[in-house]
Amino acid sequence: MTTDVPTVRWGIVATGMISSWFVEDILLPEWPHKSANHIIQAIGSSSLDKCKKFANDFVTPTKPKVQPSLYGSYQEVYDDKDVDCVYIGTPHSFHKQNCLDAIKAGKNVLCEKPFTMNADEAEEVFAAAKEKGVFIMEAVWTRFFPAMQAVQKLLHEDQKIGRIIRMYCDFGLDIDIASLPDSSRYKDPALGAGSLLDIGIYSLTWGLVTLAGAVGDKAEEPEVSSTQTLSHGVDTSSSVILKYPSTGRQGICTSTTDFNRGGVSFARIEGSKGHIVVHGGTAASPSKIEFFPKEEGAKPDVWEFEKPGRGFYWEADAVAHDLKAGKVEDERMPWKETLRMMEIMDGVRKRGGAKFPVDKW
Ligand SMILES: NC(=O)C1=CN([C@@H]2O[C@H](COP(=O)(O)OP(=O)(O)OC[C@H]3O[C@@H](n4cnc5c(N)ncnc54)[C@H](OP(=O)(O)O)[C@@H]3O)[C@@H](O)[C@H]2O)C=CC1
Ligand SMILES: O=C1OC[C@@H](O)[C@H](O)[C@H]1O
Repeated sequence: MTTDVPTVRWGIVATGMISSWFVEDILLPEWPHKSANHIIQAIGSSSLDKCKKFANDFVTPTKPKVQPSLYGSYQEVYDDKDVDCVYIGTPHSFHKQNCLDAIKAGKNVLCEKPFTMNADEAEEVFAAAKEKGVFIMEAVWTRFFPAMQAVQKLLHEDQKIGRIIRMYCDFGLDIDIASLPDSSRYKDPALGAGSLLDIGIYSLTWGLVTLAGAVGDKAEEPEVSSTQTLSHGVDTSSSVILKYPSTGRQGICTSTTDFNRGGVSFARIEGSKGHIVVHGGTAASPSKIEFFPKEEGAKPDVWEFEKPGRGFYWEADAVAHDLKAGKVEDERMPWKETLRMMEIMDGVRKRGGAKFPVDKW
């Protein structure tokens, strides 16, 4: 890598699971197509002790040139003049306020998915970012995987499967919610618990990118129908049907916290000339693509994609390039795409569905 690549000095907000995954990844020395440098400049937590432990566990072992500033609050991260971009890794229901606070301090922001609890909150955050002129993006890391880019190219540029007809995608996790403390973000509706916002968002992401062929303002709005299964006010399964009026393309995007098929194919996209199957540990992290031509006996084309760690560095690299270019939104994950997703999920949650007997957990 040449020396004129961009460098981002990150301020990490919250020290939970996702923050550790993000930090571990962006501190790796190398990854395929690495195009930026990343420094953990500051870490903020509800507790200074948690913050120190996080730094000891995930930053110190990498022997960084810069030692991060450690704070027992999030506000100190927002106020740190050496931080270029704040990464927000709190539960969903805090995203709106965390984003607004970071923006108020003039900070660029990468905020975990789902961006907010609903589209109204997302609008509020984007309006604040627009007024302040700062960059902000929902951290839908899957959109930045080389395998995702390859699927988009095969479908929409190379037209490998011909006329796109339909797709399905599933994300299943087997979570024993009953055994979790009431304060868990998988259990507490106030923290945004539910399969749709947590993992259904990935299935829907595949639906949008494979069926629409464009993102943001350039993408057509799908018609949406859906149902959910709820227990204790938390959706444990969600099924969403997308239909694109101008082409008749259809997608079925499902998610559940009740069943996990394991690391198998999670998506199939069918067309007039064949179909594509996408594989990965989950629908969040695609690692292999197969193209099956329609002709009987024809051999499939197979593409495999390497990644050290988990794959969070590609979204981080994209942010680095956006900041260097002075952009306020990313072209692969523009604000309109987040709003479209939030509006679709608002509709699904409003429609709801069947209730489990309350004694399910
Ligand atoms: N992109 C991806 O693959 C993934 C994304 N996510 C997203 O990241 C977000 C956080 O998820 P995850 O890391 O699993 O969550 P965790 O519960 O592991 O961590 C959340 C952290 O947020 C802070 N926090 C502040 N207030 C609260 C509160 N009332 N209850 C709990 N935590 C609080 C805490 O950090 P502290 O005490 O240090 O302030 C806590 O450690 C979610 O929005 C989720 O959707 C999650 C997993 C994977
Ligand atoms: O985004 C996510 O991907 C991985 C899952 O384990 C997690 O629940 C979810 O938040």
